[in-house]
Amino acid sequence: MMDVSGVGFPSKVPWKKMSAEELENQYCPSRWVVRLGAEEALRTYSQIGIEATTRARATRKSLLHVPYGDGEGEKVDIYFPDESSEALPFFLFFHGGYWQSGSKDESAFMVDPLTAQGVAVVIVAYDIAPKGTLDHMVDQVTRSVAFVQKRYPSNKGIYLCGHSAGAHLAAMMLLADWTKHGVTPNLRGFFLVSGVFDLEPIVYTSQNVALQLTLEDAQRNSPQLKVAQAQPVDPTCRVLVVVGQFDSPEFHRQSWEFYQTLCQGEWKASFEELHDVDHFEIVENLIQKDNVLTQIILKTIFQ
Ligand SMILES: Nc1ccccc1C(=O)C[C@H](N)C(=O)O
Repeated sequence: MMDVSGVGFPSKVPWKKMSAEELENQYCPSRWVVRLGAEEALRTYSQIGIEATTRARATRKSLLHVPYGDGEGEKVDIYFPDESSEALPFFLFFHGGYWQSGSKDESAFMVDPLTAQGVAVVIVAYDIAPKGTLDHMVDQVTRSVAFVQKRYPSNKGIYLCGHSAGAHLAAMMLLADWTKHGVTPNLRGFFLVSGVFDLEPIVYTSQNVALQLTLEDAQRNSPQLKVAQAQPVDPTCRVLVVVGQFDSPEFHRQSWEFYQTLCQGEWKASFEELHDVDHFEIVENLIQKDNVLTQIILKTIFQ
């Protein structure tokens, strides 16, 4: 990963020196799973997500398939703690799957441990590719956040969490212009889990067959290129960038460079590499209350 053509400094854009095959590999998270084969890792992830969702719907008070817009795919599931107050912290989750797979109906991982501690959890659906373009998904996610603020104006903070492609969508909310949505959401924290923040390399991988991103689309939708100039609405809002030990070197670089860029701006950022987890376990483990990331989330919300 070192740029040996120069004077030995690591290259700023190591992926540009990679073969097509290596780039493809770096951006295929399931190939970096050590505990299971790639296909089994994807299957397990989806199975745990479906089980957690079935359990959440059976055991928690919920509002399912609530529209946040007119589009067929513009729905959220809201899961509540036992207390009947609406003055709760709200935790919104944007699922991953390279903007072309996954759904809210298999992504309610963290509902049980968070609602048990008094946090309302909102699992957000958006139109994945090829139905949705990236610009459209960003707009949908923006409207889902505005919707929660409008519906629950007495909330005790809105926390955005995204995984993988969902972390990208959450990070784009650092740049959102809320004026055209008629509301400024009470954003108190971001949890960006194993995300992609510079989309340019994606253009050169097989992920782009469904996405059809041009270089301009990728740049316009890269928070890495824009976040240093953006102003936090609330300078005390926390931004946590998290990556798994077994995520690929490119995923590590994406998270680390995004964190560093946040620090150059006025963001209250922190960075964590979570020990002994891969791209999928990092979220699967959110079903447990004593998991490290669950505890970090709860501490951030209740500090
Ligand atoms: N299903 C996912 C859910 C969440 C995050 C990534 C994926 C992926 O499938 C990524 C890629 N297709 C992979 O094989 O690693």
